[in-house]
Amino acid sequence: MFQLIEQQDGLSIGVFGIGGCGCNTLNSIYEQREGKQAKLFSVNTDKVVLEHTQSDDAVLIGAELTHGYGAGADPEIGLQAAQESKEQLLTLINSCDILLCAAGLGGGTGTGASPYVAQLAREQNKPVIFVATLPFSSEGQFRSNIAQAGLNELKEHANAVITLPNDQLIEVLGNDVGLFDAFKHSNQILHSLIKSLIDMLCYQGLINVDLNDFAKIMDCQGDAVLGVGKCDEESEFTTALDSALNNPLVNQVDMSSSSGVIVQVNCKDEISLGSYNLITDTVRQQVSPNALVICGVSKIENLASNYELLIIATGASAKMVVEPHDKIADSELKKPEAVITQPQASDIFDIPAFIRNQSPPPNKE
Ligand SMILES: Nc1nc2c(ncn2[C@@H]2O[C@H](COP(=O)(O)OP(=O)(O)OP(=O)(O)O)[C@@H](O)[C@H]2O)c(=O)[nH]1
Repeated sequence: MFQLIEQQDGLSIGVFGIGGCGCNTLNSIYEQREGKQAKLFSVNTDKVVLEHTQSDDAVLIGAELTHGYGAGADPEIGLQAAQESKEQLLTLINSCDILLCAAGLGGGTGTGASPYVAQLAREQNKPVIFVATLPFSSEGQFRSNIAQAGLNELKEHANAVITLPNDQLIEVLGNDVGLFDAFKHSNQILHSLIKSLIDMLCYQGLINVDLNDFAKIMDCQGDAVLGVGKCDEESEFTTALDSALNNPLVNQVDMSSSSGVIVQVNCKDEISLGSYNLITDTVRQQVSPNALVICGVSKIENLASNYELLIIATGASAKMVVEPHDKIADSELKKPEAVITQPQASDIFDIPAFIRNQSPPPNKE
């Protein structure tokens, strides 16, 4: 259990992007952020990626150990790098009340440094939530094993870990989607999950989910799932609820087993009592009768759609495991190598670091 922080002049939220994937997610958040409700912190062993990441503060971890060249898909190096930079990490952690972190599991930095960041945060009594991707099966069993071990360790330290398996991108977007488009889509989802959490915690609600409520739900042991649904008309709530509850990209836990749920409705204007009851009743029916369900409603005038539903369920048991390697034949996927043989210098930072690091540097003419 973490102790609750007195909320004084509003909540200070730190969004941490750890490793290549985490930094890509920060770029997506930075480009689209409206206010400064959250501070963005990039953390990486890779100096070049860090220099091209838009954030409010950056920490090159393990500069002595890796000389800024990345962790080479070795989580032990990622961990040691984070340990080397403990003081800088603590400075960032102590500057916020709650940490929302994004990382890709399967490489060295995100996998090795994330559990350590979570551990430091918990030691400082800061709630810490992770949104983490799992690698494509086509990236091989080695990365998949690294990711699984990292995930287990992360779950030991973070209050909640929401996973986004990259393989699910194929299910949603189809086999023909380009790799970079798929990553952009996934980063957009990571972004929208984090943004919804920020909105929920920052805006004073008509029915408020505050940090105490949030802490109670996040302390439920087990897997966590988070879904977002959006609509413009109240008549579309059923569809929006369906996308929040059944988004295959995030829906990997058995909702019926979850013991804590937050249902947050953000609206530009007002919501009718009937619609509010429909939403909360539908969610209650999906979870165990003993589950703690906390509902909030906030008015956010600059919301992109008229209504936005955020559902966070915790304390659930896992429904799905990562698909076995041979489920999708490698040949069915676009090979990353084929896409990046000759990257243009201008495109280079669209290429995920974990692929870029495996390819020769681009011509700099
Ligand atoms: N969805 C998504 N996944 C990514 C992205 N970049 C990398 N990944 C995934 O995240 C895993 C880890 O890659 P990175 O985040 O680049 O690796 P890292 O943590 O920086 O580790 P090192 O490069 O070894 O230091 C990869 O195996 C991919 O599955 C991205 O932009 N979006």
